Amino acid sequence: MSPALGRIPLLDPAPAVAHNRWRPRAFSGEVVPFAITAFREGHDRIGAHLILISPLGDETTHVLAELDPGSDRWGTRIRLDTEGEWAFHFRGFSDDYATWLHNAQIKIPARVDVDVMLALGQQIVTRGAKEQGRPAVEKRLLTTLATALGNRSLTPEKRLEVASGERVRAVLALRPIAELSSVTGDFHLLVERERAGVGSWYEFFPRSEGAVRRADGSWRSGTFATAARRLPAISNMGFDVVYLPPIHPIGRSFRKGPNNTLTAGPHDPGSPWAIGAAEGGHDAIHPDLGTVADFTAFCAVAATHNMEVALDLALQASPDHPWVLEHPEWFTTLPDGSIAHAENPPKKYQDIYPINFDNDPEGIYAEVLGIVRLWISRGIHIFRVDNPHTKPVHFWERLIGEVTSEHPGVIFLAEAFTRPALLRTLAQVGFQQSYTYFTWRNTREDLAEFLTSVTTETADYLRPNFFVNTPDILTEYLQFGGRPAYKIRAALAATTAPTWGMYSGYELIENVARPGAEENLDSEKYEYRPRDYAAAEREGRSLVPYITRLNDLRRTHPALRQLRNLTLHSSDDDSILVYSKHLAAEHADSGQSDTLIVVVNVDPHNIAETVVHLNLTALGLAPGSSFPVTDLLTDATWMWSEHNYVRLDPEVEPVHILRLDGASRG
Ligand SMILES: O=P(O)(O)O[C@H]1O[C@H](CO)[C@@H](O[C@H]2O[C@H](CO)[C@@H](O)[C@H](O)[C@H]2O)[C@H](O)[C@H]1O
Repeated sequence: MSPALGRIPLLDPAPAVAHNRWRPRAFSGEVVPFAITAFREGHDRIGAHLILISPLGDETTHVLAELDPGSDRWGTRIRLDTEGEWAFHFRGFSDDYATWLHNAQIKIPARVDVDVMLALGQQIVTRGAKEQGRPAVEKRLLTTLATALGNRSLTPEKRLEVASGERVRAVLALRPIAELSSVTGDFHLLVERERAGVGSWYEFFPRSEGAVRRADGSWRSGTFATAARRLPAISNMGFDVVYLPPIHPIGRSFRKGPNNTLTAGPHDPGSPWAIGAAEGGHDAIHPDLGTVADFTAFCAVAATHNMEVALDLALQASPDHPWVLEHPEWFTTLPDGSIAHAENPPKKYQDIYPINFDNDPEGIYAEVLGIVRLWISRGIHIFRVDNPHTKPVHFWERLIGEVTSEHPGVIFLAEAFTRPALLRTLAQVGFQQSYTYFTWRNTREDLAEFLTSVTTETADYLRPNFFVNTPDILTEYLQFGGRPAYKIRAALAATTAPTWGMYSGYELIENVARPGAEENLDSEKYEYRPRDYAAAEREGRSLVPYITRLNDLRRTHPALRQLRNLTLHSSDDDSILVYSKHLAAEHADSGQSDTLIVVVNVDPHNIAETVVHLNLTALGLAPGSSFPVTDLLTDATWMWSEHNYVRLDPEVEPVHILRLDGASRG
């Protein structure tokens, strides 16, 4: 049974997750919308407040405004900086003064009940002035107002004017005169560190960096030391997180060969996700890459370049993993004594065994917890979790809960390419970030629907990480869209989500797929792949300058580091997607608002020429405004207003990223 309604009904508080089954979450610096549905019978005025208690115990009261006239939905947006658990509740109240003022402003000019209305106002204000707990300065203000309302030497209009003053309204907004009120129960919200929600990720295989092919066809693997030489370039592109596929020993049994073939040659290194060999399992480092000390040194170089290292957590085992011998009960043995390989239909992973989490839940949990703690002790605070959706959800709830209660800054990214309910529940139970369907949303219509969903519907718990490609995902859009497609997808990811990522090779427009597959031909998953980034840049083939510019804009424009501030606008052409990211002045460190309008031609093959229509209110502008804009990719400037002509040639620039430079009433 729900608790009885209070005198002022208060319903559907937000943020909330699954009817308060889990805590909503935000990241430090995030601007969070709070809202409640509040109303009362009849026509009298009400008001609503949000009461916030920070993790440090500081309590603040925030006045809510009705979000749309007549909607009964009241809200505000608050920027939350302090990490930790916040508490909040809502208060709804009869706004006796506002009700009186509203009636008085109708009746007094119409000469109806003039004396009664003024006496009523005097009565309400006098009551307010006597309220316990009201500061003395407010009491004086209200007493003065009561005297003015009863002052017959002033005209009724003059007395009404005094009563409508800004100062009185401001005082009564925060401490209303209210005979009736209701308060909700307490709700909680967890604010995690900024990187849980904001960052630019770069994935690369350390074994490829510095790998050398010998004359006999064998390879000298790249090492942590050679891979570290790549870190300055990654940092110069503006990335914050370097994500490494598994760095553990790789199994030899059923090792895969080039292009996902089932037989490996003597020089094939195998897939890094086939974890475990005689040299060790998830706690060990592949000897070709180096030692624990070499790994630590690699992380130290990353740190000097202001980047964190993220490791893969792939809970599976090659047939050569020590677990297979030591804990055969952790796997499902078939009647013929064999163990079935892993799958993520339709993909088959013949080189690994899946763990059966139901066989020894406590033993497996203890082992995984130990592994995570070990890597944390080696300096890792971000884990990209491989296929979390093939493991029990309550396992993750327990693991992430325990790890983050010991180490609140640890971040888990769910590689949950799965059904929506499972993907969302993984985020609800604690994953700080999630991969999404972004890579497969390419048309204007699909993108609009998808972006609306991730920035509103799921934003109380799911922080999307918009990877533009991965070693497993080279979409048809990228395969056939050429350089424009790569620019479009990078610009979309970098300007819609506060966290985005790319897998190396993207900047070189590596777009040739293995026939019949959605992944690169000669995939790095099964081979060494050293790349000549410098030559590509010299020859003008590289997207590094473009990517660097995108990350640079993300750094200098705080609006791009927010999730829930995206507004879609419209255009007359189906290929043109228009959106804006707006950060109000009160939420910006600089004290100045930050507004970007992004116009994307999502068709990489054709020029689009059309008119775009902006919702000026969402941009914080008055109707009829015109304003200068600067394209931050080309430095072009224009005067814009509600309706604007655009022409985007994908071969030249498929995207405008426009900074709103200031507005004047048109
Ligand atoms: O199943 P997903 O598409 O989400 O992909 C992730 O998990 C896969 C299994 O770990 C992993 O696949 C790669 O490693 C396998 C094991 O070595 C190998 O059999 C596959 O051929 C190879 O693609 C994939 O990379 C990872 O992102």
